[in-house]
Amino acid sequence: MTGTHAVTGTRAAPGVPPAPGVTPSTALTIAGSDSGGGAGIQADLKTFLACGVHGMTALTAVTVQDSLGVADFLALPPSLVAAQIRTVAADLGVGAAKTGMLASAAIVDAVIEACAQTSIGAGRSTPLVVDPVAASMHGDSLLAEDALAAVRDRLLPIATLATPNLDEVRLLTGVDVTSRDGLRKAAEAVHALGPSWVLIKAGHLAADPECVDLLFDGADFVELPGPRTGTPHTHGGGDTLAASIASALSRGCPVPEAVRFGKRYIMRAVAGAYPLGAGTGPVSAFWRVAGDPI
Ligand SMILES: Nc1ncnc2c1ncn2[C@@H]1O[C@H](COP(=O)(O)OP(=O)(O)O)[C@@H](O)[C@H]1O
Ligand SMILES: Cc1ncc(COP(=O)(O)O)c(N)n1
Repeated sequence: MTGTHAVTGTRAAPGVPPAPGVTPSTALTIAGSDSGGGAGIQADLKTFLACGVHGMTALTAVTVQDSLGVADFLALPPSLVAAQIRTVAADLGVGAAKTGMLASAAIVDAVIEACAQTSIGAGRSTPLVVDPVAASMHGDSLLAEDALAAVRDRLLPIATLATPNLDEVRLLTGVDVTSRDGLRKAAEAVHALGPSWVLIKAGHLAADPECVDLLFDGADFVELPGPRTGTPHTHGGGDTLAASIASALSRGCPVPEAVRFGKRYIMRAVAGAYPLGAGTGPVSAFWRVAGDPI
């Protein structure tokens, strides 16, 4: 079951908003809600808007979350998650999809089945970015222990692109990266789990003055360098990166071009990050908002 309406996004210039009255391309986030608005579906929707894409959501869980961490969460029934995916795919069409917090193994499997039914995933009509979110940046679990195996063994093989951070690399593969030199081994180990492309995020290498993320397709490595901004406020950074990449994919960009676009987007978002609350503030989407007075 795929959308009855053609995906209308243009091939060129990811990030440019659609002209008034022009239907933008569409992107779907399959993720949890962050009540603090910094990560999860809230970050994804802000990013989709800033990237000129119509954002849609399949909500997986509701978290009780602020700048200090996740106090609680409730996962939605897997059938409801799958129904959201099928419903928007059938009527609105999905140009690209991304996953974030999936909470439970049953939700992971429901997402995999719904993606198969809606032609989402590697080798199908709609590219899928899998951000294998396991925990919040404060270490609170967002994925049940038995769900990690479902992500590793069943979800990653249908990913067009997987975007693990270094903690997720260790959980998924056992590879422990402590410096830039270890990124290639990490990329090879994650690629061996089945995604078509892997982007290893280097944000956690705090001693490195640069954040050199690494893209790998099983044959070639592409380094994506960027200056490290001296800020602790990077809440929602991984979601924002994956959502900006999905935005570019929804507009027809090939993976390397979409990832380069996403890197440019996240560098600006981190540079504009702001303190909010007593803990960790969010990366910013405001840098993309036009300043015209209303
Ligand atoms: N201090 C920083 N300055 C610039 N870019 C950063 C910084 N921290 C993270 N990034 C970038 O943000 C993205 C998310 O990185 P990372 O923090 O590793 O993942 P996650 O948010 O999933 O834990 C990556 O592109 C990374 O290079
Ligand atoms: C609902 C939800 N999804 C994802 C994250 C990860 O984001 P971060 O690593 O910045 O805490 C989160 N904290 N909450």
